[in-house]
Amino acid sequence: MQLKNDLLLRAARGEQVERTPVWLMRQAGRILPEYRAVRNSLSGFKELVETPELAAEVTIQPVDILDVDAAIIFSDILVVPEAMGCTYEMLESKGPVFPKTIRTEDDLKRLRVADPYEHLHYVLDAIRVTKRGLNGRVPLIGFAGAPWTILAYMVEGSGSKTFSHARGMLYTNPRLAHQLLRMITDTTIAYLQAQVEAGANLIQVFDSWAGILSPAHYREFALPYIAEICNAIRNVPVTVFAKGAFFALEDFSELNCETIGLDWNMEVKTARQQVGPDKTLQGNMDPCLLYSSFDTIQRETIKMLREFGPHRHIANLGHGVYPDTDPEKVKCFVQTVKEYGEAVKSEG
Ligand SMILES: Cc1c2[nH]c(c1CCC(=O)O)Cc1[nH]c(c(CCC(=O)O)c1C)Cc1[nH]c(c(CCC(=O)O)c1C)Cc1[nH]c(c(C)c1CCC(=O)O)C2
Repeated sequence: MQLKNDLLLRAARGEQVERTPVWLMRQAGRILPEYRAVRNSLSGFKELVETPELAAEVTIQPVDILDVDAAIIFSDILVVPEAMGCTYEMLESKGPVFPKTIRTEDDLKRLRVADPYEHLHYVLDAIRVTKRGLNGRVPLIGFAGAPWTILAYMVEGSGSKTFSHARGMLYTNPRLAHQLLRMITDTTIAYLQAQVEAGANLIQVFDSWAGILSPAHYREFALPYIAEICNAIRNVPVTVFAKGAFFALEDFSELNCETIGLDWNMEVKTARQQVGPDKTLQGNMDPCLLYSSFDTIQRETIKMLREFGPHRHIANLGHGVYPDTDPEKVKCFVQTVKEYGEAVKSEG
């Protein structure tokens, strides 16, 4: 189906756009009372993720309410370890927890390379239902975690400040780490290809824990697997968002992807120099800006748009929107991007 608004896809491919497209990482979620209403009627987070009609409903909410230029399928990066045989629980107070971690060769034997059509069909169904509901209004973003970030959760067993067990494995048993990364990568490639087949218009790979690795370890344990994923996705643009990986920007310029996500620790000008002219940049406002006044949000957002310039930019935050953000402030960010584009057009 022809999309009515394909700004995101054109900006990703480096084509001319009337204005900069805008969406927010984690836009579907706790910032919206409408999300909390659906979520609170259920037994938990996983029920929402695993029920396609409800996942589709909360995926579309930000398009209706926040007026963003893209939807991102409501799911989690942790469905991949679960499909491989490593189940997670989402605890209200603590975030994700894996009752059984992967730390030895024997642990690894319990895992499989998952078949998305068998083990992740609920995400594919959610994509199909969402596409029908969106009816071509905006593109739908599919996603997965990058292999290193998924390994980090499987080995550590929960979130962590240091991920010392996961990082430790890279020194104590690099062979096991590579075996696990291999299985995650094979699962992820099949999963993302299935998302595209189900209707995802763009794929984003989240390497949320990139920034805790040394550059040498990032080049050995993270980049080659991301490169494989990029090479395996055909027909839709790919975005790589590696939080804290400013040291790898030059490496990213060689990836077979259209867009690089930036967090707010990166200077836009330097990032552009290092990534070169042939990639779109996405980001990179500090999510905390949205705690400030409407005036400050407008001023800082315009400053960001000027720094990136009108071409090859997708406006976003530098990480997911924080759950205690006022949705009116998010709307202000979105509208400022849109109105700035209109103003520049009428001047030009
Ligand atoms: C690291 C990571 C996870 N999940 C994700 C990442 C990568 C992005 C990032 O770096 O933030 C990705 C993710 N998780 C979720 C989405 C939905 C789509 C969207 O972005 O709008 C996406 C894209 C829903 C979610 N995933 C989670 C929630 C909150 C739980 C709830 O609503 O009950 C949502 C809406 C839970 C989750 N899921 C994860 C954690 C650490 C937590 C707990 C912390 C938290 O609560 O935010 C793992």
